[in-house]
Amino acid sequence: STPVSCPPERPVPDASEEGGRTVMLVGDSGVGKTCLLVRFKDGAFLAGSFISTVGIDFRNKVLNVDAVKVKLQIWDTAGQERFRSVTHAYYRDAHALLLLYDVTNRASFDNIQAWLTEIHEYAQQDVVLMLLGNKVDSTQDRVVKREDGEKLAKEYGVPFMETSAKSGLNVDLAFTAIAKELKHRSMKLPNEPKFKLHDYVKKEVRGSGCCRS
Ligand SMILES: Nc1nc2c(ncn2[C@@H]2O[C@H](COP(=O)(O)OP(=O)(O)OP(=O)(O)O)[C@@H](O)[C@H]2O)c(=O)[nH]1
Ligand SMILES: [Mg+2]
Repeated sequence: STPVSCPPERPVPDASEEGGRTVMLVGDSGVGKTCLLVRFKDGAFLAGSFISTVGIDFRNKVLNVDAVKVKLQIWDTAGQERFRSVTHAYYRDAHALLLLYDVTNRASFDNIQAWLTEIHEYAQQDVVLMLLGNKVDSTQDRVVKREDGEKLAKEYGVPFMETSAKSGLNVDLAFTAIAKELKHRSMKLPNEPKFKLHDYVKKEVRGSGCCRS
């Protein structure tokens, strides 16, 4: 019998050639959106005085997700109210949104409800959404408990983790989880197991206690 030759390995499409995936950072002014992006992009913490973002800024980063290059175009929005109309225009182009609050600032957590309403109004229905409680390194100043964040995230069915742009805790994980989800959505390979974003985050997330910042 003639040997059955297996089909030639199909070259895995490179997601970055499709102009990449757009990820937007949103949340109150001062919660740490810019610092989180700088930590992710440059591995550094922007110490020193707080320079509030004006309008919107963006950075590109190519991630290697399971041997596939995923290009993320990350939009860093200004949290200040006065720029809100500027950022509204960008929501519909976002494939994923990272919604941040500051665990040392109760108001930024209480405003998450309003941010979710805005996201519902302006973003795509199937946008990937993740809730992040930032500045978890500031243990003394913490006013929002982790359970509060987990409860709210569960209510809205979104993955949640606490991060620190200062120590780097869970920063790479947040962006990697989003990149994995976006890659799976854009490249449904037939024999690829379904990627479950919630399970992945639950499995990989690090508690603030485990690694000293
Ligand atoms: N301790 C600690 N401080 C942080 C962290 N992330 C940000 N900060 C500080 O919080 C302040 C605000 O950070 P930004 O990243 O500029 O805040 P933002 O969300 O971009 O603010 P807008 O651009 O106005 O929307 C800065 O002074 C940072 O030093 C963190 O993870 N831990
Ligand atoms: Mg900023």
